[in-house]
This record gives sequence, C-alpha cells and structure tokens, in this order.
Amino acid sequence: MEKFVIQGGCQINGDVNISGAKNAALPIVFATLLSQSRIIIDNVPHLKDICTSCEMLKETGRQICFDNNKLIVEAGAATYFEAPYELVKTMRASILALGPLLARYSQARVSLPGGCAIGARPVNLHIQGLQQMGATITVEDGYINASIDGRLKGAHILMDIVSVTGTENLMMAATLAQGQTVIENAAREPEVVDLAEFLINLGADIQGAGSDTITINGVESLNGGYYKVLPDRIETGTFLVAAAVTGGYVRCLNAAPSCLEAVILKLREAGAEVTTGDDWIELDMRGRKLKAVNIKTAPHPAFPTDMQAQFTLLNVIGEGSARVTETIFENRFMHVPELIRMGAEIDLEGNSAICHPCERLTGAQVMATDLRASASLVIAGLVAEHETVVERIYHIDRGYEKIEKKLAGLGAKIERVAE
Ligand SMILES: CC(=O)N[C@H]1[C@@H](OP(=O)(O)OP(=O)(O)OC[C@H]2O[C@@H](n3ccc(=O)[nH]c3=O)[C@H](O)[C@@H]2O)O[C@H](CO)[C@@H](O)[C@@H]1O
Ligand SMILES: C=C(OP(=O)(O)O)C(=O)O
Repeated sequence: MEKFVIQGGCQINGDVNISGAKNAALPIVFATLLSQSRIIIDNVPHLKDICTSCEMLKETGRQICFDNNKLIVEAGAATYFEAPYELVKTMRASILALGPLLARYSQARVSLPGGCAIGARPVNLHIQGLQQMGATITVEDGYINASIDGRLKGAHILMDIVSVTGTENLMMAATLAQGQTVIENAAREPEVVDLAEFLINLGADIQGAGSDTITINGVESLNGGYYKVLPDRIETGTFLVAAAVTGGYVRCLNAAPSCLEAVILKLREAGAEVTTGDDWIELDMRGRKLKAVNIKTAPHPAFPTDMQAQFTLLNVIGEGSARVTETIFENRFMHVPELIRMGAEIDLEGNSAICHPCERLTGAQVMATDLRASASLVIAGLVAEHETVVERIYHIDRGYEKIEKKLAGLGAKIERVAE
C-alpha cells in the first residue's frame, strides 16, 4: 500500500490547474450507456473511480479510449447489464449504472452499494423513483434486479430527501422514458446541471436543472456528441484551504468560481483575501490572520459536506473557537481523532465538532479513512511541525488527480512512498 510522507512547515505558493469534476464526470460517463453513438468527453480527471466506471462500461460492450483527459466511448452490442459487487464495493457511484441500463435495455442488475466510512448511504430513493416509472425491482442476494416491459413511463416524483446521485439516476432514466417526468425536491448541485447539459447536448429534453424542480420529456433515443466536464469545485476548495492554513497564496486556474460561493464566503470570513475572475480564483493569506469560522453543511447552494473536513482543519489552525455541524452524513468526522493525534483540540458533540485553537500541530502517522478526511490530513501535514505519514491514500486517489504533484508544484514537500 502506498502512503504520503510530508515534511511540514511549508507555505503554499503559486498557480495550480484544476481538474474536471469527479462528481460530474462519473454520472456523465454512466450516461453514455443511454446512447448508441460515439461520445467524446473532455476534461475527465484521471482518477481511480473513473477507471472503475470505464471497466464497467467495457463489461457492457463499450469500447473505451481514455487518453490525455479525453474519454471516447463507442457503443457495441450490449449483452451484459450488470454492475457486479467487485466494482461497486470500490465505488458507491456505480449505482449510477442503474437508471441508464434500465432505461436503455429494459433491465439492470446492480450490486447494492452498502454503507461506507461516512454513513449508511441508502439508495431507497433511487429504487422508489424507478418503481414510480413502472420498473419492477427486487433486492436479492445483495443485488438490485430491475426490469420493465418496454419503456419506462414518465412520473411525478417527489424526493423525500435531497439526493445528488438519486436525482441524477432518475433524470438519466427519464430521458428515454415515455412521456413527462417531474422530479421535485431535486438536488441543485452544479454537477446535476452539468449532467443535464451533457444529456441536452445528446438530444435530451430537460428543463429546470439547477432548481428544485426538473422536468424531463422523454425522447426515443439519444445521439452522440462532444462535452467538456466542469471544473472540480471541491478540488479547488481544497487548494484554497491549503493556501489559507499555510499563510500562503494560490491561484486556481480553469476553475468555476460561481460554483463555490458558500466556500468563498467562509474563506473571506476566515480572513482570506479572495479574488475571482471568469475561470480563476485567487486566495492570498500572506500577512493576514486566520480566524476559525462556524460552518453547517447542507445541500447546494449551502456549504458542501465535501469541504467539511478541510474546514475542520482550518478551524483548528485559526484563531478562536468554532462549531462545525454536519447535517448530510451521520458519520463524517473520522478525520477528527486523527487530527487530535496531531495535536488538534476538537470536541465531538453529536453531529458537531467544536474546534478550539491549538498551539501547534505536530507530525504523526495518521490513517486516511475516506476521501475528504484524507485531504484534510494531507493539508494538516503541510502545516504540522516535522514529518507526517498519511496511510491508506487509495482513498485520496479516488478523488484528487495527481495531488502530490500539484502540491509539490506549489512548494509542498510531499512524496508518495510504496510500503
Ligand atoms: C458521486 C457523488 O456525486 N457523490 C456525492 C453525492 O453523494 P450521494 O449522491 O451518494 O449523496 P446523497 O445526496 O444521495 O446523500 C444525501 C443524504 O441523503 C441520504 N439518502 C440518499 C439517497 C437515498 O436513496 N436515501 C437517502 O436516505 C444519504 O444517506 C445522505 O444522508 O452527494 C453527496 C452530498 O453532497 C457528496 O458528499 C458526494 O460527494
Ligand atoms: C463522498 C464523496 O464521494 P463518493 O460519493 O464518491 O463517495 C466525495 O467526493 O467526497
């Protein structure tokens, strides 16, 4: 297993190129299952999750060429409509195969994802929505078996809870359904909008993506096409926090500032100078004092749960005490005990972490437990005195493209080491 060895006490300084968004690229890759034509997707990050998705597409008869962040998908005759446990267990987003397979081939068999480090993460809303569209679904032997006689039928779906991949799965399924589907209480995340724009590009009829009501008029088939994935707002936010906590400067290029409003607001409240252009964000913390800030995660456009771990760390470094409240996932504080091992002072109270100022962080051997927890530990290693070793970095490789190279380019002393 690989690990990161980080020498602390550095200051982040310079320009960094932001990759395409993992959480937009994943549904878009699965959405190619809806079409029989050639599709070119640009700005696709080279990540473990993307490679896993490509393996799944190959199993369904697709030919894939993935080179230089460009993914070309050519459809062949599909004979296999399954997302097996071996793939699903490494990546929960494989549930995104369910809607497209069912809509395109009238059948799908997808392993139930099960829980993960951050929470139980059920998929009941995905299943209920597809049932409302006429699908017969059984859950047996750990698999979701779905089928429909002919095409799915448009339906009025009110989602109980705002679910990002739930909204995406149902929107994809509805593109090829007979008639109109309305999804209410839909997720408004930028990645949902990006998926909708991709589908519209292929000929889908979708209105309202980005609002809480999405209306889809089903079409007979989708075409091929070219699409460029939007920049990763969470990767961007992670680099901004890295510059803030090290008292440095970063300019994120090829970014999408409009997707990061809640995060930018909190960074400014924390004392950072943040400047934005059309496709760049700059954060300058040189000569400024970092202050801890209260945050509460909630669906977009509020503060994203995927930035919570990084801000928990920011609050440990900043002046004053602050409360971090996690409302999306029931177990997303796995980074806290590891940060405490590095000298952080944090009290856990239910779904809140109360962060107190600490004198200093010191390097330690810490364990990555999930994607964003790993990111917070890596940034902690940049600030801490002496050496930090972050183990189990396969989590971080799910979501950050070339993270150690990008950080090294900004002045960090970080090395990937094989055990
Ligand atoms: C690949 C991808 O895009 N992942 C993102 C997506 O995950 P994902 O789409 O899995 O997260 P959801 O938006 O579905 O989860 C939100 C909440 O709804 C609950 N829920 C969800 C579905 C369901 O059928 N039943 C149910 O109860 C979940 O347990 C959670 O408490 O959105 C999360 C919330 O912004 C992000 O942290 C993830 O990075
Ligand atoms: C939780 C995340 O991803 P996933 O839904 O793929 O686990 C994340 O990106 O922080």
